[in-house]
Amino acid sequence: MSTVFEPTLSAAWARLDAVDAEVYARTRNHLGAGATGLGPYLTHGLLSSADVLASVASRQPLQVQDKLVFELGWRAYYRHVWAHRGAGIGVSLHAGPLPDEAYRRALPEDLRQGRTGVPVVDQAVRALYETGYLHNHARLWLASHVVHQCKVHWRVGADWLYGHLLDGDLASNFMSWQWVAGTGSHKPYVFNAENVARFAPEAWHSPGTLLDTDYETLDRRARDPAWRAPQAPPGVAPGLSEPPLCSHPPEALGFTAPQPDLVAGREVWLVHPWQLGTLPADLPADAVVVGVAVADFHRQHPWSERRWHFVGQRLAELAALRWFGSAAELAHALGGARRVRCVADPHLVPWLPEEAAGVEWAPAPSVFLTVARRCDSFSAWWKQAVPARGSVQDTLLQSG
Ligand SMILES: Cc1cc2nc3c(=O)[nH]c(=O)nc-3n(C[C@H](O)[C@H](O)[C@H](O)COP(=O)(O)OP(=O)(O)OC[C@H]3O[C@@H](n4cnc5c(N)ncnc54)[C@H](O)[C@@H]3O)c2cc1C
Repeated sequence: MSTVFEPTLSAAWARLDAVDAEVYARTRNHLGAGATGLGPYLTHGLLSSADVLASVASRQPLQVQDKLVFELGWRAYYRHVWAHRGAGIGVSLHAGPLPDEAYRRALPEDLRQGRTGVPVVDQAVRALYETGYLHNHARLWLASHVVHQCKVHWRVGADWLYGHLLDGDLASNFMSWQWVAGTGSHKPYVFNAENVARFAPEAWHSPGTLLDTDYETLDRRARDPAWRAPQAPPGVAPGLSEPPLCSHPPEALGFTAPQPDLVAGREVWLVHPWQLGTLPADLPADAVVVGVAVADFHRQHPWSERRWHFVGQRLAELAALRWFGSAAELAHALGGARRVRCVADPHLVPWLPEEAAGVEWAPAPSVFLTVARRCDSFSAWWKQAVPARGSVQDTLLQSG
């Protein structure tokens, strides 16, 4: 799978055309094999889950219990939890193996620079910085190492990973870290060198390191507040330079401050970083399309330049006007428009509430049924979100 992600619809669809659900189910856990690489396109709305399922189902039989459907279900489930818990997903859902205070609030420098001497960790950090993409298994290993071996709080790791990923999604990211940490699951997720050797290429193998041990030892370490992976001393191995995380878009992307005059009395269609698909077919000819990014959000959740470029390039294709401003500035500018419409996304909605900005939110497309009551387990949610067993065409794509 290529780890170069072009921010175009044609690149998104080319990747989707290559997905084989049967191969995916067999090889998904292996690095360099079955993963689809659709993450950046799904996160930024160039593709929807419905696009993925409809495309795959048009080429091969696809059942609701197939692995690919299930994984898209996890994405939707985490968003369900976010919808119910709001900012609560950013703090530990329940106690983990150790109290929150037992964990450090900064990543060790050797890890940040990919020079721990543990190949699986250093390779993961390198891949993250060089591509903005990590395979799910690599994310699990890296997160587990950060939390249980380095004793760094999961939220610190989550914020760092989120910033560097092209597909950083607050729900999937925070909830996955909590699952690894044991604050959103019943036990800490640990892994050993043997597991890496099974699923990763040779350069990642880590024999003779602190991971070359049995699961009982790893679990004991995760529960021991005194255990910390020894840090590599500075200067021993050359380190990677971490790409900077930016709370505002690079100048070259052409964002300006919000300009109320340009939308006063007009109908506006907002596009934003999480909805970079096509514009609605029924958009009135005189509607103004405005791309927006909210400064308040990015102060809390900065992005790598790579991600800004991924988003900014596609946004420029969709909208001649692109605004970067505080939620208050955006609300003020949009307040003078005749009508403002937009597709909803939980990364954006809290910053531009309807009463302040007058935005009419259209629901984002979903193939899973909306589950009104909060489910604290994926299986409870799945039972309600998936209407029936059978082929995807007869169930999810009918009812979505
Ligand atoms: C610590 C950690 C952090 C993560 N952070 C994010 C994140 O910020 N954004 C994000 O989208 N996913 C995140 N994931 C979930 C998962 O790793 C990625 O969705 C997946 O690796 C993206 O690559 P892909 O498209 O090649 O995946 P594929 O395996 O090809 O899966 C196809 C799609 O299914 C969905 N999916 C697959 N696995 C999961 C999963 N475990 N949880 C939720 N959705 C899934 C994604 O939308 C993905 O694009 C994280 C997982 C871990 C362990």
